[in-house]
Order: sequence, then C-alpha cells, then structure tokens
Amino acid sequence: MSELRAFSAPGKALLAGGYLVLDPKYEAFVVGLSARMHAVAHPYDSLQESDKFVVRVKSKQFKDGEWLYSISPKTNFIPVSVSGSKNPFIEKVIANVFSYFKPSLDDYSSRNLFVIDIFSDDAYHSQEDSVTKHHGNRRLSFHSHRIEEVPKTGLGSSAGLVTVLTTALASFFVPDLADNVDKYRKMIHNLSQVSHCQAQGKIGSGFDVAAAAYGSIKYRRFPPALISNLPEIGTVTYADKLVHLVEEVAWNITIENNHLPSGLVLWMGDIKSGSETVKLVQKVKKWYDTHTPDSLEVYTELDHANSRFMDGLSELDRLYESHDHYSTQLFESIKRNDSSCQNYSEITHTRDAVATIRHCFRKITKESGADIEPPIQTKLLNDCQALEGVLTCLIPGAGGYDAIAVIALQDVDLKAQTAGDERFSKVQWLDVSQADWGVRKEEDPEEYFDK
Ligand SMILES: Nc1ncnc2c1ncn2[C@@H]1O[C@H](COP(=O)(O)OP(=O)(O)O)[C@@H](O)[C@H]1O
Ligand SMILES: C[C@@](O)(CCOP(=O)(O)OP(=O)(O)O)CC(=O)O
Repeated sequence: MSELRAFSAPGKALLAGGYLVLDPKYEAFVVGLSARMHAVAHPYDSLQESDKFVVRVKSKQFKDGEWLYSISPKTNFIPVSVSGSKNPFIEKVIANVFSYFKPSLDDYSSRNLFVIDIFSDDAYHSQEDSVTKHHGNRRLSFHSHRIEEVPKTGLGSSAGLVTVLTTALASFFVPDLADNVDKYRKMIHNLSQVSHCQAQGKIGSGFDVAAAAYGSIKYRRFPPALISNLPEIGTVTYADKLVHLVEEVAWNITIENNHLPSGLVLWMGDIKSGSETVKLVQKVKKWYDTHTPDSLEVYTELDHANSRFMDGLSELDRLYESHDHYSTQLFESIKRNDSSCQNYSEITHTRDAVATIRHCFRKITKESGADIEPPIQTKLLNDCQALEGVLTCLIPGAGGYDAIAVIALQDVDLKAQTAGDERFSKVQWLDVSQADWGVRKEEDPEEYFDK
C-alpha cells in the first residue's frame, strides 16, 4: 500500500457470562467500549536485503516500545526478533498473518519493510507515572515504564492490540481492506483468535477478541480444540491448516449484535487493586469439578439469570424507543431510584436477574475461595445500587477486586454523585462508555502524527 492508513479496535466489558463463557454450552454478553487500540500502517518501505521481510511495530507510549521481527518464506514464516526485544502478541500476529497470506519475496522485492505504529487510549492503563502530550490531533499518555510493567485496568489491551495489528498487517497484502473492513471482518476475527490464543497460552474464551472485532455482542465461544489442534507455527503444514481453519471450518460460534438499551449507559469503576483472572479461573474450575452435581445446578441457574438479564435489557431498549407515557414514567422512576421502581416489571426483571447472578457468584466465592464477588465488593455494589439513576450494577468479567460495572441513565453523573463520599473513595470512574462498533478504519491517519 502506498498510503498511510489507520485502524482502531475497542476494549471490552463482560457483563454476563463470566466463567460460563469458557464452555461453548453457554452464551455471554460483552460490551465494546469507547477506549480503543489504534494501529497506523505506513506505506511500504524497503530493506537493503531482499531475502526477507521485516516488520517494525512501534508503541512509543511505552518505554522501549519497539519490536523488530524478520520473517521469510524460506523458514516457513517463523518470526525472528531482530532487536532482541520480544512481544508474544505481536510475534504471533506476524507469524499468523504471514502464514495466512504466504507472500513471496519476489512479489515484494523493494517493498519488504512493513512499519506499524500502535497507539492506545488512556483508559487501558493506569495513568500513574505518565505524561499526557499532544500527538498530532490526539492526546496520548506516555509512560515511563515498559508495557509489561504498566498496571492494566482490565479492558482487554492484548485483544485490542492483536485485532487491530492483524487488520493493519493484513492491509499490506489486501489492497481493498482499508475500505472494506466489514468484508474481511470474519477473517480478521478468526486470525486474531488464533494469534491471541497462542500468545496467551490458550486460557481465555476469546470474548475479548470477539468484542475487539465485532463490538457489543452476544457471544458463544468456539471449541478450544479448533486452535489447539493446529500444528506448530513453522511446520510445513501450518500455513495450509491455518487457511483451512480460518476459511473453511465451521467454528460453531455465536456472534450477534447486542447492546445496552438506548437511554442507558455503562460506567466502569476501576478499584486500583487488581485480581489475577488465571488464578480465579483455576479455583473456579477446581470448585466445579469437586462440587458436581451442585456446581452444574449453580451454572444452570447462572445461565438462566444471564438470559433473563439480556432479555430484560432488550425489553428496556424497546420501551425506550417507544417514548410513550409508560416508558417515560418508567425511566423517570429509574432516575429517582425510589420504591416506584417496583411498579415496573421491566425494571424488576432485570434487577432480579442481576440479584441472582450476584447471589450465585457469592456462593461460588464462598465455596471455591476464588474472590469473584468478595464482601467488600458486595458492599460497594449495594451502595452503588442505591444511587440516583442506577438501573443495576455488578462485577464484570472474572470479578475480583479490580472493577465494577454500573448501568445507569444517560443523563446522571455518578462521578459528581459519589465525589467526596467515603464509601466510594477507592473507585476511579474510567472515562469510557459503550461503543458498539468493532474494528474499523479511522478516516484521518495523519491526525496521529505531528506535522
Ligand atoms: N499498547 C500496547 N503496545 C504494545 N503491546 C501491548 C499494548 N497493549 C498491550 N500489549 C501487550 O499485551 C500484554 C498485556 O496483555 P494481557 O496481560 O492479556 O492484558 P489485557 O487483559 O489488558 O489484555 C502486554 O504485556 C503487551 O505484550
Ligand atoms: C473468567 C472469564 O470467563 C472472563 C474474564 O473476564 P475479564 O474481563 O475479567 O478478563 P481479563 O481481562 O482477561 O482479566 C475468562 C474468559 O472468558 O476468558
């Protein structure tokens, strides 16, 4: 490509289906966020040598944020770090995009250097030890530490990175990609799932990658064996098997557009102290296996409550759009958040479903030792639930100590309501909102750079 082009992919919040979504039996609801990961692909450049490709990925907001990989058809597209500095997510994206397109060096002689800049929005990382600077027309935070050392807020930075980098790198091989992201969305999604799984060590359900590719969705995962059955990267059969998996195989996945009701918005509260998803998942799995058949009953109850929660939100969405007397009264009653809410089945259905979800998670917390909704979070959520304009609130994703998610009317200001209130002193409201759209082209790539 002879032109600069920019893409972005959203962060995520898993509102329903934590833990269950690891099993293809259950559906989850994940919301795409306004915090986005960006990749700007530069025009083709050339190396002195013509016996390899080089991919240079720069992430200048982080100390030492530059990774240089060489890659060649002669070694079956195994990326080799040139600078010595490695980033597993970037490495797997390069391996898979090259294995998928199998470019020949002859076709790319004198345009075999691909340069991509990564930019990430503030909400992904703790802003301590960072300086905000204007960069082109954008305000970006620059950190004094390496990417691995900067605390995360849990919005899915690696999934955003993998998805947007896959898109940007693929645009070197697909001339019409930049103007047709939709046409290539499934390919981008499937390739990104493969790379993310390989880099992460095959732990996750892939909901974060699916949200990065598609935005707010109802999601059911693919069978994990699809990816674990691939041969090793660099083996002679890898590229063909990858193409077959991305293009031909039925993934048996559910991805359906789904969003928060109009008139309601998401608030994400960051609680600074983090939780480790991998450890929580291990404890929950152990609890599940040692508590059958009761654990299956809890999962079934959770699954039904998740569906009722999603249905309740859809009902509220339909009502909001109707703008009739009933719906106006209903939304005013959420605004007051007083006993009148009891008169509206749409509100009580949604709240009862969330109460059941939270009850089940507290039960699992107690029996497994995995702090999904520990008492301190219960108290915080109960305090949030009583705020003006709040429909409902819960712990997103794997839960733990790191975040809360609140669904509230669009014109209430939780920041102002909770300011100076000791009960909320640990909560930092993130500057994010729901944003339904998945990976997409950004119209003005020049605006990322100083003129
Ligand atoms: N802006 C970025 N630039 C380069 N690499 C990034 C960036 N954001 C995330 N990563 C990669 O993703 C890793 C974090 O992934 P992970 O632990 O899965 O966190 P998350 O839950 O936010 O996805 C980082 O250590 C780094 O390798
Ligand atoms: C337990 C889970 O079902 C949900 C975890 O959701 P989080 O949003 O907490 O995830 P991380 O950002 O990876 O920490 C695991 C999964 O589905 O991958």
